[in-house]
Amino acid sequence: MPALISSRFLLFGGSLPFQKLTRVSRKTWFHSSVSARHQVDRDSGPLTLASLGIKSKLETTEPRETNRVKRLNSHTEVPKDRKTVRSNVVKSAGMPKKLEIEAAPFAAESFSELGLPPTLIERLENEGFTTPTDVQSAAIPVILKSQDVVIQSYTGSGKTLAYLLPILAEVGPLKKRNASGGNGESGKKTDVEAVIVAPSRELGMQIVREVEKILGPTYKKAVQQLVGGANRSRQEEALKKNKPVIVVGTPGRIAEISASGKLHTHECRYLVLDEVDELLSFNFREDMHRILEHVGRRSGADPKNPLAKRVERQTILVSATVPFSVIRAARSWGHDPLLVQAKKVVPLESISQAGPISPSKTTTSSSSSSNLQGQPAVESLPPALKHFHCVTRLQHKVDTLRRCVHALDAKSVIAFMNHTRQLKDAVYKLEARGMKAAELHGDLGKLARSTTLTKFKRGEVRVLVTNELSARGLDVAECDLVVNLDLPTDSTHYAHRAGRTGRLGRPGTVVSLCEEPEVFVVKKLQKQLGIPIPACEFVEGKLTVTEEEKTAKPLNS
Ligand SMILES: Nc1ncnc2c1ncn2[C@@H]1O[C@H](COP(=O)(O)OP(=O)(O)OP(=O)(O)O)[C@@H](O)[C@H]1O
Repeated sequence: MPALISSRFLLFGGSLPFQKLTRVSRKTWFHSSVSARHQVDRDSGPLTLASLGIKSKLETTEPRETNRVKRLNSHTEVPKDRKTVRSNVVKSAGMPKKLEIEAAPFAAESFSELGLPPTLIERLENEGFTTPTDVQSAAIPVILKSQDVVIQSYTGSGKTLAYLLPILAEVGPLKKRNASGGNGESGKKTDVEAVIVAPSRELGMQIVREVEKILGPTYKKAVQQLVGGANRSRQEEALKKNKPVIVVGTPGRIAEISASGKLHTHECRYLVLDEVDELLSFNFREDMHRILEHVGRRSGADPKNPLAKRVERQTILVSATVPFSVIRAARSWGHDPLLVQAKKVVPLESISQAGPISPSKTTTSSSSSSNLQGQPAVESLPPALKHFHCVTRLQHKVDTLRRCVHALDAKSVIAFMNHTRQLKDAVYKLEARGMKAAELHGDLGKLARSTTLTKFKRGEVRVLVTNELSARGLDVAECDLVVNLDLPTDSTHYAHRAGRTGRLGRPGTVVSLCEEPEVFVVKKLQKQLGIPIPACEFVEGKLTVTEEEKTAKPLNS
């Protein structure tokens, strides 16, 4: 019924101010715990009033005031001098054709414009973060208004802080209501308040370091890592002793500790799935199911259904590549979720399967690749990246890589291969030619993995030879060249691999090495991604473009 009213009310939709859009009237979302199914098919449901921030006169019954609704109502207003943007709700009798209600969020010039508390801004300044990126400008105010979101923007555009900052504004020692500098613990509280899930240990640890950086040395125990491969009892002890407000971990370890009763998440306010399209893959299915069933779900007081549980958490899904499976999941798990990109915020209901946010056209059953029928997704890749391919014989690939590194005078290189067992051989060949190299893959122990990564970040290793493990999220600012020794399996994998270079507007080059019969794959990637990937050669220590390509010019010439 409310949905019906909502769609009818779209008739009265006009230009909405941004604040209206985000002042959401929420309803508690009930699910049966008996069915153990959190999936509610709302794909075809119309846009609701709540998602537009319009309070319907026809909504006579007040929604039950859950804690989350209270929070929504008690939110600090965004400063009045903040620039507002116009919204366009197309007047229509049914579902509007275009529901782009937020055409262009402003690019803020400072974090203080975004409604973050002064203590947090001070910490950001101490760490050298002064200007928000576009995606941060768009996401922070929306998340601060308790909106469920999917954040999509290209690799290296600052998505991590885009979700961390609004969370830190609300929970932990730097939060708004605790701006005097207390430790932010209520005393009684045992539940964590934010759970952040990442698909690899490396990414999990990287996020932990980012949170610690913002919290500063005094408060760094407010975050706890729960990644696999590390000592579990030590993690459990730390949970008990430090009572962290934020935990960051891999699905398996979080689910394991949660199942053992040592991680209390029912009161949790935020659930973040970083690299969500990867987390939706079959491998993580059971663990993700447990996480989604427990984080922020409390036994409800619905007299008609005593076993029902309320979902009170705010769900934040993040990736550079957002296939339609993610859109579907977000609609199921969240309440009127919004898609937040660097330059626009739109209701997810407005995204159709022919939308422009995914790079791949694959239709396999893997959720990470069951994508939208695709328009090119240049938004997944940093705009300044240069892409080339070089045809070479299989046995000459490593030598071509070496010549490529010299030709571009690259200082920090990530070389991707598809099979773990081939990494060692490539490292051996590079080292034999005097190029410092190391392998990184999931079969190595946690210590070996972190030692290698540290050496690479310090510049002690020039070429990191790795597999898909390092394709997602890895943030090494200095990485100036990515080489595909083997072609990636699809454009999604290409985008994440390529995104290891050219982070945050830095220059970067991606070179894919392939054999003659594989050139058609490059052409396909080029088409799907909407970028030129011209052929090149390495002649006399220089990269020379050999294919006529107006947009690409020879480098180093
Ligand atoms: N506002 C900012 N000012 C300066 N540096 C920033 C800012 N925001 C983020 N960064 C830095 O930019 C780098 C890239 O950010 P981040 O890893 O969050 O990108 P991402 O969009 O999540 O990339 P990916 O999709 O590859 O995971 C990090 O080193 C981060 O510390």
